[in-house]
Amino acid sequence: MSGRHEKERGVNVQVLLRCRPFSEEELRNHAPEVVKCNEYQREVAVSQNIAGKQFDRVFNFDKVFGPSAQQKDLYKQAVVPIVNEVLEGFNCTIFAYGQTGTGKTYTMEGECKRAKTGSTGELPAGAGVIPRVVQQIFDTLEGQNAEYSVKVTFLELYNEEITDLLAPEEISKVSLGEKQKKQLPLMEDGKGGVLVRGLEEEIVTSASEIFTLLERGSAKRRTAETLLNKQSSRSHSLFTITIHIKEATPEGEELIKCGKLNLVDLAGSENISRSGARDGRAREAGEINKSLLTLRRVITALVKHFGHVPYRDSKLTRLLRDSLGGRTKTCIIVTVSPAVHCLEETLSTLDYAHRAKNIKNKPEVNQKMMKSTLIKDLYGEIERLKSEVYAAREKNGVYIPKERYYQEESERKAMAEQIEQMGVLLETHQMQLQELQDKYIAQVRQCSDLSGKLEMAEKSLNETIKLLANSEEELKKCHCVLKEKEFIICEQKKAENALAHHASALSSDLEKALKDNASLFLKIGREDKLSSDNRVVVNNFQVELAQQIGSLCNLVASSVSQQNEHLQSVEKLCCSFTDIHDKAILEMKERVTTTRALHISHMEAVQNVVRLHKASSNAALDEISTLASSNAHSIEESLSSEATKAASMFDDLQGSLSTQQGEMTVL
Ligand SMILES: Nc1ncnc2c1ncn2[C@@H]1O[C@H](COP(=O)(O)OP(=O)(O)OP(=O)(O)O)[C@@H](O)[C@H]1O
Repeated sequence: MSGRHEKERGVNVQVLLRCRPFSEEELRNHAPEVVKCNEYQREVAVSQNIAGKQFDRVFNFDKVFGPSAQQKDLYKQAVVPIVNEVLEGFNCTIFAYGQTGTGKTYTMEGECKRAKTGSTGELPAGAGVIPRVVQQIFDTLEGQNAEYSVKVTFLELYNEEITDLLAPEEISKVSLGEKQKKQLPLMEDGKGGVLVRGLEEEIVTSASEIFTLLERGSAKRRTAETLLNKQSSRSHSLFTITIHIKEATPEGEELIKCGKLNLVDLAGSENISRSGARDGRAREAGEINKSLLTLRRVITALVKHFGHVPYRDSKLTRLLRDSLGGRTKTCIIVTVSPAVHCLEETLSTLDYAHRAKNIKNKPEVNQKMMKSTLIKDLYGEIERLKSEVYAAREKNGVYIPKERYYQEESERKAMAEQIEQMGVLLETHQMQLQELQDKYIAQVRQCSDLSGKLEMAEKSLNETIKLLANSEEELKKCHCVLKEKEFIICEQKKAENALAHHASALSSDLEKALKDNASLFLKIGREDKLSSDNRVVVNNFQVELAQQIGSLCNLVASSVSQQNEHLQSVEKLCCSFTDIHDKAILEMKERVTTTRALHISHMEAVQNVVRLHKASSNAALDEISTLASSNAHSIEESLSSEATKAASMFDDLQGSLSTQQGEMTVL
């Protein structure tokens, strides 16, 4: 992106994430890993266990460095381009932000304090950003064969007090004798920036010189043992490298290009209880938190485009003002721990860091100065310093008694503070004014909006009046319709009442019918029962009748057989009777014949006797003939009576048989 383009549109603050490896203690305790880095996707996933369920929160950053990332990897990928921009004349800031013990100091300074450059001039693998920056700067400048000057400052911000970490030992001793380090005031530079009054600027000519200074300064930083870090930095540190490079224009004019790099190592962002800080340390943690809280508020205000950004609420944000929303190119290295016990802080850190990605800076390359102007400025500075030294040595300056000097000094300090306060007040007033102006503009806009709305409202009112007249007519029509409907409803009600009456009569009829039905059903039930009883009786009767018919049939059969037997016997009897009769007739005939023969003989005898006994024999003959006729007559009578008896018996039998046959056919 071209510098002009960047200036117009702004450049987002670059945010990198670095997750440190497990410490030996964490490995010993088998601490679970909750942070997973995906360097290629440039995302980091944090696992949370909520109510027994695993949830992953994923954050995206400009670059992500996992636990295995080496110092040189981070440097090459993230810092080399920034240093090149500083050498191009930009102001850049790199700051490390994260919880205590997550590797801010390791990332910024690394482990080169103890292990300096090797014999080949190479840095050790553990060297952090600052020594590598220094190395790159000198390597580049020397490689370019350019004329340059490099100045460094190193300050510490502790409990809202600024101290110089590069101040010469003697001064420090004097100050420590006063039981405190020399505090340096923070002042407005009149160009919209701030400057730390009295901060030593060390001019360095080689990388090794800077390493010595860095080592000296780092040793002075306040560290203490906390639960989370054995050697925890309890202060914020700001290491600044300013580079002036001489350039020649085609016209042969000499220009001075100026670039500045701020390297900030913040104190831990954890809360007091978790840091394990107590008593004095608790206050210290409170102060650290105060400045970090302000930093967070500044980030929020910048991201949400609030009218007021609270830079002035802490010295840290005043120092970093140009790096947050200003003309400096900024890179934040966020450090986190992979362990579960830091989860809460890790999430909070990631939230803020992720938010900080949206801060836009408008980087501007520093204006190149004419060498002659710079030399003039430097001469002026030398002259001022010389006269100060001369006045101090020769006492030919403004010489005043010590007490008065101290009094004036304290008055001056009070006035400086007052000025500072007034500056703050002025700024807040200006802000208030700005807010009021904004409000006024908003009100004017609101007014014009309202008048527009009023016109619209009037128009809509006229339309509404028309609508109202139409509505009234419609209302009248509606009233008529309503009356009609009321009449219909009244009639309907009457009809409904009549229907209800009818319905009640019908319901009583229905009840009666129901009762009748019930009794009918009872009757039907009874009849059913009766018919079933009858059926049973008929069945029984049928059975009995069948039995009786059977028995009758048997009886008939037996009587028929009896009759047959009887007939047979009668037949036999008749036969025997006719036989007897025939025999008797034959006997009678024989008798008659015999009798006749006898009679004849008798007759002959009688005739003889008759002749002999004619007179007497005639009479005896008469008697015998009468006897014979009476005998014949009685035989005929008995035969006819027997025949009649047999015929009547036969008729009786035939009659009884025909009646029985008739009965049987009836059945
Ligand atoms: N990426 C890393 N690789 C190896 N060791 C690391 C890494 N990051 C941190 N450490 C180790 O972790 C410990 C704590 O690191 P460091 O002191 O840098 O943390 P810090 O964030 O600066 O803490 P504080 O805010 O308390 O100063 C150190 O022993 C350091 O060597």
